[in-house]
Amino acid sequence: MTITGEMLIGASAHRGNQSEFRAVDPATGEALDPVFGGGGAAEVERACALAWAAFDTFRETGLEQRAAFLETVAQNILDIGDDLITRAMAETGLPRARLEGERGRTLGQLRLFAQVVREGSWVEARIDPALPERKPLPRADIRQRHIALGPVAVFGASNFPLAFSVAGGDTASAFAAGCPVVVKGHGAHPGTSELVGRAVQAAVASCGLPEGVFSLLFGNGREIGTALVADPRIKAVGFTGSRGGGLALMGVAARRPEPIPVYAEMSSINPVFLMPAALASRAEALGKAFVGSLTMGAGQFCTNPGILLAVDGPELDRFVAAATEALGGSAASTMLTPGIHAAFDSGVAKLAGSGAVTTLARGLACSGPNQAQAAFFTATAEAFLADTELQEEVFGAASLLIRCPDVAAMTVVAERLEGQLTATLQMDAADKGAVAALIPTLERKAGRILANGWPTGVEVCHAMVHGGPFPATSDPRSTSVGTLAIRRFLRPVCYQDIPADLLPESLRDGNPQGIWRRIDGTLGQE
Ligand SMILES: NC(=O)C1=CN([C@@H]2O[C@H](COP(=O)(O)OP(=O)(O)OC[C@H]3O[C@@H](n4cnc5c(N)ncnc54)[C@H](O)[C@@H]3O)[C@@H](O)[C@H]2O)C=CC1
Ligand SMILES: O=C(O)CCC(=O)C(=O)O
Repeated sequence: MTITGEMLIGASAHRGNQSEFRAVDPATGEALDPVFGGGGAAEVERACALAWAAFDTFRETGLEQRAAFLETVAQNILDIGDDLITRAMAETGLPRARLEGERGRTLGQLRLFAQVVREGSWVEARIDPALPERKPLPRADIRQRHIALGPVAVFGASNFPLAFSVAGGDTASAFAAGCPVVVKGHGAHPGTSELVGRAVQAAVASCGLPEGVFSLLFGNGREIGTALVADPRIKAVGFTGSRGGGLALMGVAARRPEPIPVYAEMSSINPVFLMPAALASRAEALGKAFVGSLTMGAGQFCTNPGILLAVDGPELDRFVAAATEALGGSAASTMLTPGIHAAFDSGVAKLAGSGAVTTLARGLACSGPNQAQAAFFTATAEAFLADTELQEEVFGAASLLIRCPDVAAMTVVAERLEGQLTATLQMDAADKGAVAALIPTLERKAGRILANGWPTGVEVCHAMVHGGPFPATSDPRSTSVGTLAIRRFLRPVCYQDIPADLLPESLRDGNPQGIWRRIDGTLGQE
């Protein structure tokens, strides 16, 4: 498939004339062909008008048709073949195995949402039949279902060019809910975005859907992104990126005459609690495994273990020795963009320059452009509590170990942490009492609590929560990974005494769709 450098607006391809840019191979620093033409207000207007025109039809597509659409998107992406992987490798510096795995996750995500759509419980149909004889007042016939919120603006993430980008989780869950999507493609991987965008565009056409179900725009982030979020026809936003970017878009959404929800996944340092018995029994293994999680993908995961908490002492020294040795031998790796690399270097320099922080280890020296040397630091709990800047996310393979005087101090530090995507417990049976005391704090701080694993690598499933209190996300009530994500793009509508033949299919007597419904409080498939 040829990459043309065009945006995709509904069924057409369109070259923007507001700016020109090319992708950069971060491993070589070379600009890649072709030249992309970025758009502006006119393209936002056209994409949003088409999305709005498609909305009422798309949101009422049958469950089977919408599920088949999601599966067609997945198949079309797979059919691009190796061109997709080689282009993504060139644009991101990520290795083949990682990108092939990510493609599998992306296809699996789309297919899982197809199953969810077919199964239909997301409609959350409720029927409270009329009680005409009730005294002192009769009850009306009251029925409820969820409908799609409206066209959604999705901002592709730089660090997952497939799974969190054009046809990633936000797009899959919005489509599943029945929302048209306008994607603002990330400037770091425009070719990958165009390839995937064309796969989605072809699926829209072959599934007989209105063209405005999908558009892909490129251009100056601030201008086009702001115009998109401000457009009155956009009713929700999905974003993964920096705290600054997420906050800016939240501000735009809140200042609209009609404010809309922004689901932004921003910054998280993902605390790991090394509990005393676990450290005593397996400090060396933990040290090695920690470095594996920290350096995976050059540390460019929002689930990266950026802070460790442990009680100071000889067991912790054993952990530090093992981690220091493993990290000291870790190769420098290419980061996604020169900007992300520069941000990593300046974050590491800031930590290294802090009087309260000691550098424990750095990875092997860099041998090419945009490479990052992993970094491992330590500070005391007292110093950490005195300086809120020490908990700023350094996006990349950098982590700070907090030495606590006792287990109680670990809870005190945990209480001071900002909201997180994850909190990890390395624990043995003898740690259970201390962990039980920590869990209420962790439940308040994080979206996912895990034991004896590492936070990187999120499973796409029904029970997953990839979310958490601010600043991990802008809205702690939802998740961006897993099937619960569909809820973000739905809202309930109640139908009171509406004539039977005007009711939506999901609420009609006899349950023509065969979906799960709650009738007079009882869940069933009646
Ligand atoms: N939490 C996470 O999962 C991730 C965090 N990051 C953080 O973001 C930094 C920069 O990486 P990027 O991926 O480029 O993130 P970014 O937040 O700068 O950009 C993400 C997207 O939002 C748009 N955007 C950014 N600021 C905007 C604004 N003020 N108005 C309208 N649109 C705006 C950009 O054009 C881009 O499409 C990294 O160094 C890292 O700190 C990056 C990737 C993932
Ligand atoms: O760890 C993962 O698999 C997902 C991480 C993530 O969501 C991110 O880095 O944006």
